[in-house]
Amino acid sequence: MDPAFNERLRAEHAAAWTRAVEHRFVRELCSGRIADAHMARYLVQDHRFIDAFVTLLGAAIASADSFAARLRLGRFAGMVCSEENDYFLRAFEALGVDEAARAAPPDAAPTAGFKALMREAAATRSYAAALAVLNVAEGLYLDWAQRAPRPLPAGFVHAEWITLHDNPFFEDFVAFLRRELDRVGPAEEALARDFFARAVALELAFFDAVYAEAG
Ligand SMILES: Cc1ncc(C[n+]2csc(CCO)c2C)c(N)n1
Repeated sequence: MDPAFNERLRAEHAAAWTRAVEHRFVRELCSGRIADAHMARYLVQDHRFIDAFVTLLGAAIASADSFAARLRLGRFAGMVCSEENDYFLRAFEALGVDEAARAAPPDAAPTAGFKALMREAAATRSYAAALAVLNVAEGLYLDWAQRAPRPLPAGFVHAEWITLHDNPFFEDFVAFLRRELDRVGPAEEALARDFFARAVALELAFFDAVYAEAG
């Protein structure tokens, strides 16, 4: 157990982490001023991220070393597969993104990179590797969502994407992920650090891709 393990990894990547949580995408989303085309492009790619993410959660459930952790991860997977997936479907409808428009764009490079990283972490069968990626994917989202100025934007497409990542259940879950990584990470420090670093770089690239010309 090293209560500073997660903090140390975060400090090592503070520059990219901060650029991500203060990204143009976050600012435009939180002000409700993001162009529909940009929001749609983000959500189409992110829905594919969620698919791979659920695979990674499954690996974390399989590799966790306690029943308590498995229950917690399982409850979270239930939320992602129900409420969160429903949000995507409602948002696609509101933005006029039909099945064809969802299927047409190829994976942007960071989407492909994330899918590969999550598959790789799952394939290690290491709980620490899965936790390293989860700590970035969840911790970074909690961080920007908690900074969102109030009142939130009026439209549900914007407001709900913020509240999904800033609510008591999610905050608790991120605290749990931190404790778990502090507990099992130090024994596999190099592995955890490598996955953590690549996940932070991909989060930043994922936001950048929303505004890339070809993306
Ligand atoms: C690129 C990218 N990175 C992280 C998340 C965050 N995330 C993925 S699933 C999930 C569960 C609860 O919402 C959360 C927070 C995302 N959506 N897209």
